[in-house]
Amino acid sequence: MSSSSASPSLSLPKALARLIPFAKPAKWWILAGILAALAGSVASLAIPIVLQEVVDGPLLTGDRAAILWGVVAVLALGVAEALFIFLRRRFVLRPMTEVEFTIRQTFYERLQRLPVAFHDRWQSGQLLSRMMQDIGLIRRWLTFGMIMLLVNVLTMLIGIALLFRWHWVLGTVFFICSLPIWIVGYSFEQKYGALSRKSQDQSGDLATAVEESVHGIRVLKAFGRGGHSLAQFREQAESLRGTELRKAREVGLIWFWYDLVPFLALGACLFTGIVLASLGQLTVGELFGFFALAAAVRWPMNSLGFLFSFLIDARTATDRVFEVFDAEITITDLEHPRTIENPRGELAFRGVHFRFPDARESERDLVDGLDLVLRPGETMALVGATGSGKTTLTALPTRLYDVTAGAVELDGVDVRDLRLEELRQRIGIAFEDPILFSASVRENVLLGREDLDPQSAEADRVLREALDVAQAGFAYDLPDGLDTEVGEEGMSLSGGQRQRLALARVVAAGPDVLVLDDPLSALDVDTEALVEAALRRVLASTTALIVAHRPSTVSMADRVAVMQHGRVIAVGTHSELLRSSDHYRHLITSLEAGVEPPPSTTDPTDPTDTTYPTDTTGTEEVAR
Ligand SMILES: Nc1ncnc2c1ncn2[C@@H]1O[C@H](COP(=O)(O)OP(=O)(O)OP(=O)(O)O)[C@@H](O)[C@H]1O
Repeated sequence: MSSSSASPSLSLPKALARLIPFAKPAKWWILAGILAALAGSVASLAIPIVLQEVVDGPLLTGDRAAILWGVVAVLALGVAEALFIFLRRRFVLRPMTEVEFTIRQTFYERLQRLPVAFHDRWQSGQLLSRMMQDIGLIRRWLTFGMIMLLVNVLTMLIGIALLFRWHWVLGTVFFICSLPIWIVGYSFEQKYGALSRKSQDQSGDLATAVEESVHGIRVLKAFGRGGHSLAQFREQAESLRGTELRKAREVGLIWFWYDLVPFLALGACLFTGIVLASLGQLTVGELFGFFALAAAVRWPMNSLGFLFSFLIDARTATDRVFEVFDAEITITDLEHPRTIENPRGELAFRGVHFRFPDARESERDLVDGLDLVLRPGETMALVGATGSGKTTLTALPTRLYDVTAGAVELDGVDVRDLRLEELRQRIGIAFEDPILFSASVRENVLLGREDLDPQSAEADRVLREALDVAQAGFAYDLPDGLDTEVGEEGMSLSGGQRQRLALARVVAAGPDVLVLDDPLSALDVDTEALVEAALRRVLASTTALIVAHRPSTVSMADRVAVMQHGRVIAVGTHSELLRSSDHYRHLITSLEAGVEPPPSTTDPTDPTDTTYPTDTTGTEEVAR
């Protein structure tokens, strides 16, 4: 999802109130921070009162000792203010980093639990910027912005109360003159809110652009498109700069107001004070105290502009983070899941339909009523034209996506009725594009074996066996052997080496059912033959569904399923299908010629297409 993601239409307090559960464990520290900040403000506001008392009292009477005490009191209040500011920071800083840590952890956990369909829609840069930038901003808001806004508003109110104490006219004039602050603040929220959202979204888009170009740096270089990529980046960065400038202009304007209004309010009070003093309604000490008070409340009033913009940025960041928290986790465990008592390894697709959420209404389902049964221990190759939905089908048994109708069953149990943990232990999957993590070979290969201590002898045995099956002996010769870091941050491996480690990973997981999406595509013919020979040992005792793009992969299978138009149109042994299915012959000829079979344009309902089964269940293996 890009910058167009809508923000929930909650009021500002409600939007920010969603942070309360996260901030709750730190509530006493927050309270201590607020009290310390408030105490600091009170200390600074007490100075004008002391000054007023000194001017109206000892200064008039010439009581030197009392004047000295007054000076000491002012100094002590100044020191107390500094101390309270220090304590405020001390109280909240550490607990708030814990709050930030919890929000970030919850965010990461959420990303893990959200279905693949969510990740298909969301750009990684958008998630990254929310995870890092927005959560950091929320922490800064909770640590500083929220407390200072609260305390500075309170300081202003106490200041107004003090003015009323000295003279009600002073208080009233100050109150009326400061009203524009709140009016301007309200209209600022409306305008600045949209800009804040835009800039935070744009910086997410920019992060995506950087991530993509770094990821695809080889392609960009190979095609000499570095300049083009730079121009695109520049355009996006320029657009973000434009938004930031408009934001800065808005902030500049509100700062101007928040500089001007207190100045005018205090000026009006000063004028009123002088008039009142000349009328004898205000003592010189009170006028003097008022000057000092003006200096004390000036910063809290000026800071409101900055704090308001901070408040709105924090709200935007909260909205952006909660858009991920609010996203529905559609693939979950049942409250009372079932379990497979006697695993046999039978995998069945029964009337399975699947369509991607963004598919057009007019489009037929990508998997369109597919029936297929893999008997326990059987190896089934899946062939079909490019784009026919083979990879998508392999994602359904492990519930990376859920079927939109029908069911996938493992040993007669709907996979949706099993606990995800059990399901993913029973069915292992290796993807065509092998992903390795920034970790050692050992950790990568044993990823699915949470039950094993990676340093144990059993783990070592499983690891070595899996590497043997996947013909990944090269791993022993890496600089640190099986402890060599691979993946993005580690040693660069060839496509074939990565693919063999990914294959070793699924073999090491030891599932009852293996789903392999063209697992040998990056291997040379000799290595492929070796892997196949070793893989046969594993396949002898495991049910396997293997997407095949090469005749040699097909040859490993007991039977072959032919997929077309979202259905299995024929199932049988290779030789049986060669005899009975025109479409299979066509596919195999293309595979033997080393070309991807083109997407079939045959209408599935066309009676002249001889490959379409007469039995619409599709499970009737036409040439069993
Ligand atoms: N995440 C997705 N969102 C929307 N459409 C998708 C998504 N993934 C794949 N598709 C579409 O689904 C169709 C089938 O894709 P799939 O990868 O399953 O085909 P395939 O048979 O494995 O192809 P190939 O043999 O080329 O690997 C394609 O048209 C593809 O564009």
